[in-house]
Amino acid sequence: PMPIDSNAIREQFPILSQTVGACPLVFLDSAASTQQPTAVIDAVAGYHRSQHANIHRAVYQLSQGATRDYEEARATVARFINAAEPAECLFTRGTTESINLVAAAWGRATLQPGDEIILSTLEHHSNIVPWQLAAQATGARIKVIPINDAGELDLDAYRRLLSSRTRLVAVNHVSNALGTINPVREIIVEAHAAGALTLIDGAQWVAHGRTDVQALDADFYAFSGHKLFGPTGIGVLYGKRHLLEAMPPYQGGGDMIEQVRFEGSTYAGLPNRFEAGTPNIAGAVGLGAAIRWIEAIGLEWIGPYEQGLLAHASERLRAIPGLVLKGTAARKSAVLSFVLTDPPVSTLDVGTQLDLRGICIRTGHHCCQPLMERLGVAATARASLALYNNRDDIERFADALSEIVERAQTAASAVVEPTPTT
Ligand SMILES: Cc1ncc(COP(=O)(O)O)c(CN[C@@H](CS)C(=O)O)c1O
Repeated sequence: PMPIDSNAIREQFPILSQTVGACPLVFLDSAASTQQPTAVIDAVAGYHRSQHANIHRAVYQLSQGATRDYEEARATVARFINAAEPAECLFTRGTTESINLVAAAWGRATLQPGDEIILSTLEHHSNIVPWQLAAQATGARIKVIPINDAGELDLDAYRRLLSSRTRLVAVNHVSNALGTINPVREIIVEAHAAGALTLIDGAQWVAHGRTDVQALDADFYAFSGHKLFGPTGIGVLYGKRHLLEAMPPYQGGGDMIEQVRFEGSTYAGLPNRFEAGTPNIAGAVGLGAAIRWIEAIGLEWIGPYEQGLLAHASERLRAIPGLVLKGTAARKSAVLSFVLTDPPVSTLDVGTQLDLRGICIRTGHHCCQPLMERLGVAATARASLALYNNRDDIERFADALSEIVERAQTAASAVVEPTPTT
């Protein structure tokens, strides 16, 4: 693999060459969803064009071929995250469904009153609400790891939260709102020492650094295809075989059974037990193509390239008066969350003004309302970078922000103080 040639890469993303009005598109919202390269678009189109049939069910060659495509995608996923075997990689709709599957199938079958689940303040709602639902259904309790003002987990507090009642520790690998990269290996080791299992929400990591679930010794690991340059509607739940085999089915239906009788049914083994109904075959094919595309570039180059862009963007934004960066962890992915405070400009206005210049960022709570509350803000503006961004994107973004601030300062100074009435 070679260092990132972002121009050669950008040419593989047709969507990036469009203009918004007269402005070239500057896409800085990859944490919400990444764009897809032609390799993925063509793989999915090719599947629809000449390979589609339902899988696992027919003897005819077209169906056998589609089944092979689907299972080859699973094997590609297993290799990408270094799972012990493809059957430990379940296809889901995305990170949200992956986490809900564990909360429903493992959580509701295992958790007892008084058991404890440890989450963190950084979590996305999809790694909070499923656990609240499981806790309500079982009498388990949720504990929360606090963060410092930089947006880093307080590991001493985490160690104090661990106890013999801890059944699961569920945290994200990277914060989508702040970019904080969490020490998940250390978190897992300490959870196991306390006798707890671990689920890692890897949605914001898998496209930015190597994932090795066996080296991490994660019990469950979840991610989405559409944050990995793949299609929406396809994601992965990795789980250790012995844990998945001990879990009851998540959904009932075709393919997840061995034998169905009205007197009772028996269920299929892994992975089919957790893949009821016709799956998103094209999505899996697209995810497999996305992983092969990333591997051809070399994940080991992507992180350093993005870190270079992050350093330049951070330097530019820090020079903008009144801009306050939120999330200043020592280890961060290429995410810049900020607010404009002096003069105040709402994040909605920032997003709207940037859109008028063709620049796409996300504004709001980023499905992390507890984190926003902890930070003392209702929302942030967030720019998130990927390997198809370049320095020109950063310059355009920072110049536009400076312009927005200058205009707000002019407007603020133009406000006429009411003359005091005598
Ligand atoms: C850490 C983390 N965990 C779970 C999810 C949910 O992924 P789904 O593919 O929607 O199921 C996301 C998706 N975060 C998007 C949409 S809110 C963002 O703009 O940050 C995430 O970042």
